[in-house]
Amino acid sequence: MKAAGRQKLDQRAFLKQVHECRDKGYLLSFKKIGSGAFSKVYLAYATQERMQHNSKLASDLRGKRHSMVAIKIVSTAEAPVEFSRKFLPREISSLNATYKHLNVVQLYETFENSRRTYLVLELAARGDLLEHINAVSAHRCCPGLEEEEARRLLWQLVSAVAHCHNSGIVHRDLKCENILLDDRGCLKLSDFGFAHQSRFKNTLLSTFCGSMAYTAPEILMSKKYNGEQADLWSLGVILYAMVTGKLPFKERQPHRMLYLMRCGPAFRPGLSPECQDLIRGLLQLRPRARLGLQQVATHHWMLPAAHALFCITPSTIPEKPEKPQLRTSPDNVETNTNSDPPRSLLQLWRPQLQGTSHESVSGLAPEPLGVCLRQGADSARFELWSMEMAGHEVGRSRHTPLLSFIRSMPGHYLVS
Ligand SMILES: Nc1ncnc2c1ncn2[C@@H]1O[C@H](COP(=O)(O)OP(=O)(O)OP(=O)(O)O)[C@@H](O)[C@H]1O
Repeated sequence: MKAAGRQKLDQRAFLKQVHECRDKGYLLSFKKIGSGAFSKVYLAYATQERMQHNSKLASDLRGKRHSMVAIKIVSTAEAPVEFSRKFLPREISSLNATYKHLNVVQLYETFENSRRTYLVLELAARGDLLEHINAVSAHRCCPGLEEEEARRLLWQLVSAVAHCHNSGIVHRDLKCENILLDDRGCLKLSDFGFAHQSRFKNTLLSTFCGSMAYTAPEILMSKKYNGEQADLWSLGVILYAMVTGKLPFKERQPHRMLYLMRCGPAFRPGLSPECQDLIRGLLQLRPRARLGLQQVATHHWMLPAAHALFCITPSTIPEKPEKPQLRTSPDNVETNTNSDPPRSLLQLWRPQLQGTSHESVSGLAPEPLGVCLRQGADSARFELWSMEMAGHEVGRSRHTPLLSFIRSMPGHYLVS
């Protein structure tokens, strides 16, 4: 078909999609923000009318102070039957199961017709982690992110993955390209097309999936594998990529990859020994020898990460901050418009935290009622449902590292 003819067809198809979205209460823009094998992702706007009918969408967008969403349009008519019958339903049901976590991309709703399925997703406007690592590396003229930033992102990623695992979902395709960032620099785990859902923690899987550079050795060896342990390997690869700007093992042939994996990762000079230790702890050939998520979160490299509970990047902190104020009057407290707030890492780990005496965890939460952090005139507001959720009694007067950290942040104030 001639190019002009194809262009006309594409335009007609796009206009159809615009109408189909409009009928459901969304205004589709021309801005394409991504594409997959059988899908295209567009920026779109939710109408007031739609928000009145979807309380989760309305409360999320109210918090974000905009009406933008990402609409992923999957051409089910063009995709193989297996994709439409297996992978797409899997992606949708995993997103439904992992709903309501700050670091997992939110699926607000879906609609479909005989040709297409539409997924209305939370917008992650700052692209993916790979693009971010490349942009920062170019800016710094040095490959990789600062350890401080990598730590903040890893903390959020660990929180998201822990939430998935606790919801019975293993992701199986954790990689930098599937980790998105929103306009506040908050990490959003996405692309659950290979996810597997099971009620049983120790289910062994056999399907080869994921991308070779991030795939655990047991999968490369075609062994039956535990999905959670395979995800932990991928976390090690992602951390390595963040702090070095490179992949730890890169080969096309699985047997060569396995050889490199057996030799272990090589580190650049200057990388802290703690970070190297954490990466080695994740990149263990024996799946059972790998650090668990809780061990990752309490690893000494992660210790200065208290602030990472909040998705704030240095760039979101105003240069000329408003005078910090300590607010105590409940009348001045902005109420949480979201009736069901995102779950924090500590809330997520509530069962594990009960009775723990580990300093890195018990030292995090300063106030029994949690901390509400607001950022000057900006809309950002983050909530830590911490010790109370974890069942700990912490005196109000105790100044823990987190509290001091928050107080030291310009333009922020606390309400408890
Ligand atoms: N919620 C979102 N916000 C912003 N961009 C997004 C969002 N979801 C997806 N994208 C962009 O669209 C691209 C394709 O989306 P996604 O990875 O979900 O599709 P896919 O069909 O699963 O892709 P693939 O075939 O590569 O696995 C992503 O790489 C990302 O750049």
